Formats: sequence, structure tokens, C-alpha cells
Amino acid sequence: MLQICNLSKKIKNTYVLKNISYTFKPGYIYGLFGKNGSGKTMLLRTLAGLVIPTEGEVIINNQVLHKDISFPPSVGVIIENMELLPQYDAYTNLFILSKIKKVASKHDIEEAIKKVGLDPFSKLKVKKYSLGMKQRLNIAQAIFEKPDILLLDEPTNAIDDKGVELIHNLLLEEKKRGAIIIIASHLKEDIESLCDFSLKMNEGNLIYE
Ligand SMILES: Nc1ncnc2c1ncn2[C@@H]1O[C@H](COP(=O)(O)OP(=O)(O)OP(=O)(O)O)[C@@H](O)[C@H]1O
Repeated sequence: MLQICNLSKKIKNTYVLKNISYTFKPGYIYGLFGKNGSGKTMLLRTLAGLVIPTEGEVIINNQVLHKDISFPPSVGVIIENMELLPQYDAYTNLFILSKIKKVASKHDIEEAIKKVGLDPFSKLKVKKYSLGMKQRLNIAQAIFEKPDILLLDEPTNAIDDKGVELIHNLLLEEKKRGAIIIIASHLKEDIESLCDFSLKMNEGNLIYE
């Protein structure tokens, strides 16, 4: 369970997140919609432990972020400005990441890369990838350790129609596995059909629909 209690974030005298409370449950997909600058990325960054709230708390399985734990123990993220290692191929990128937590096997890495429609045995370096291929690898990076929580900021950006269908099916599988999935998008119609709950961000406020 992922809970937000009275969460606010102030940056330079402006509240960019305003007194947000919500509970996310395992096995559901939550769509976070709202126009540019409404606070979607800031909320995802806060849930990922990358931003410290000014007020309020993020609670993951009864543990308070930044008090009981420094980071969510099991989370996969796609957040803007993420960097893949351009000098390595897809497999090596995930293999290097897998050394940190040591929860994913070689098989898990290969499976994740296959699931996003890339070739786990290709030696093509990421610097030669198209934008859409990079985004697919970002998704593989987010799911390969089978995390409890997936925080995905515009996950299908730059991905073609066939790829979007593939990624939607993949996210439905992650939901079946019991993950909490939060997808931020400024285009509601892109992911609405996938989501169990629609949440709207408006000037730092969270509005449930
Ligand atoms: N590092 C920062 N310093 C100051 N203000 C920031 C910073 N990051 C974000 N903001 C402000 O916080 C607000 C919310 O930004 P955020 O990136 O969360 O919006 P968003 O909904 O994700 O938009 P987009 O759809 O463009 O990605 C904006 O007003 C933005 O200017």
C-alpha cells in the first residue's frame, strides 16, 4: 500500500503540491492527468523519494519515507531526464543496474528487454538507438526487477502505435502481478482505457474523478 498524507511541496515560496492525500492499492493502474506544469512529475518524484516534502508524508507499507526508509524499497521509475548509459547495449545497461539490488537474474533482464520489443542479444549501443527504442529500454529498466510500485512519467512518449499496444499489454501483466502502477500523462485519451482510476492534477491540487 502506498499512502500520501497531507503532502505539500513548496519551492521558492510557491506551493507546487498542495495538501494531497490519497491511497494507492496493489493491482490497480492509476492515471495521473493534467496540463504542463500542473505538478505530475513533482508528485512522482516525491513518491520515488527524490523530493523531500515540505509538509506531510509518503507512507509505503506502514513505513514513512525519509523517516523509516530513505527510498521506496521496491520501485521502478521512468522520470524525465533519466539517463541510460549510451556506450553500452541494452542488456549491459540493465545488467549494471541489476548489480545494485541483486534481485534480477540474467533471465529477468532478457525477458524484460524482449517484453518491450527489443532484442536482448543485440550489441547495438544505446547511443545509436532511436528515441522510441530508448523509451522502450526505459520501460524495461522500470519493470525488470518486478517492483511493487511503478511510477511512469509519459511512458509511451515517442513510441509508435504498435509499440504502445505492446506496452499497454505489458502494464496489464504488471497489474495482474499485483504492482501499484501510476502513469502520468498530459494526454488523458492515450491511457484512459488502461486506468482503473483517473486522478487529475490542477495547479498542485489532486482531484479524483
Ligand atoms: N526544480 C524546480 N525548481 C522550481 N520549480 C520547479 C522545479 N521543478 C518543477 N517546478 C515547478 O513545479 C510545477 C510543477 O512542475 P511539474 O514538472 O511537476 O509539472 P508536470 O505536470 O509534470 O508538467 P509536464 O506535463 O510539462 O511534465 C511547475 O510550476 C514547475 O515550474
